[in-house]
Amino acid sequence: MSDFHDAARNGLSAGELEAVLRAVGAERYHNRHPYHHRMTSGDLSKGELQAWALNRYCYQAVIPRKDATILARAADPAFRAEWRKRIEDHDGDDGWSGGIARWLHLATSLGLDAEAVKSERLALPATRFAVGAYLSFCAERSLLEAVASSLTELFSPVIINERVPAMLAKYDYVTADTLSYFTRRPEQAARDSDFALAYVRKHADTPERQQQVIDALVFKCDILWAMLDALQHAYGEAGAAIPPGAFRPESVS
Ligand SMILES: O=C(O)c1cc(C(=O)O)c2c(n1)C(=O)C(=O)c1cc(C(=O)O)[nH]c1-2
Repeated sequence: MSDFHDAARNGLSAGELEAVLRAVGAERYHNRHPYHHRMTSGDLSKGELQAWALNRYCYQAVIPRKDATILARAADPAFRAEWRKRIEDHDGDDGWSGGIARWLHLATSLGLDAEAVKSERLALPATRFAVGAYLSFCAERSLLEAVASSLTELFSPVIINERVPAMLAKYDYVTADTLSYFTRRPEQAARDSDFALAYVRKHADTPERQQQVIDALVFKCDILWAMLDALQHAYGEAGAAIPPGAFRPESVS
């Protein structure tokens, strides 16, 4: 395992910086997490899949808010014109015809109640803290760091390609319709991460800024990792560590 905390010490070319960012993803993206491996090997109970969908809804729901935060901080109209597509992808034309609605469909297809999912009241405490930390990071750090924190999307086509075929093969109640959220994501993620990566390559032009973008990507991998850690801890041992007030599979399905 590499330690990325001083990877930019001597300054990097744009190509070297990109290589470090890709190495961060190769080591720390959430497709390395045991909960993901349990999901793709067919080992999760239906309750654990429901808990994943319900908690991950909180992440989906915050994405357009963090992107609006980034938009508000960007002075360049061309940057804003590109970045606002992300909000349109998630909210659609009327709030409920984009990615958030498709994620809700995934959750209800697994047997969850739409209002319970939308209310977020059954989410794990750690999910709330992780999602809140992502929003705060994008509001408080530099625009460059906020853009860099989105670069986990460079790797999301990989996890989607692992997840979707395995879920269809291993869980008889999961259908292509259940997972329709993922149909458009690889193309959207490629467009978004190409833009963000070009921005980072151009604007991370000192060793200090290069280290900031590496740290931002490590932080974002930690957010995604912490969300799966929380699911594993709460639901992994037959639900023995479900926090008070959080989703209990038998009570909502
Ligand atoms: O399925 C996944 O594992 C996954 C991961 C990520 C990611 O890497 O942050 C995103 C998404 N999906 C996703 O659907 C999505 O809309 C998204 C937006 C962002 C972001 O940081 O702006 N990440 C992700």
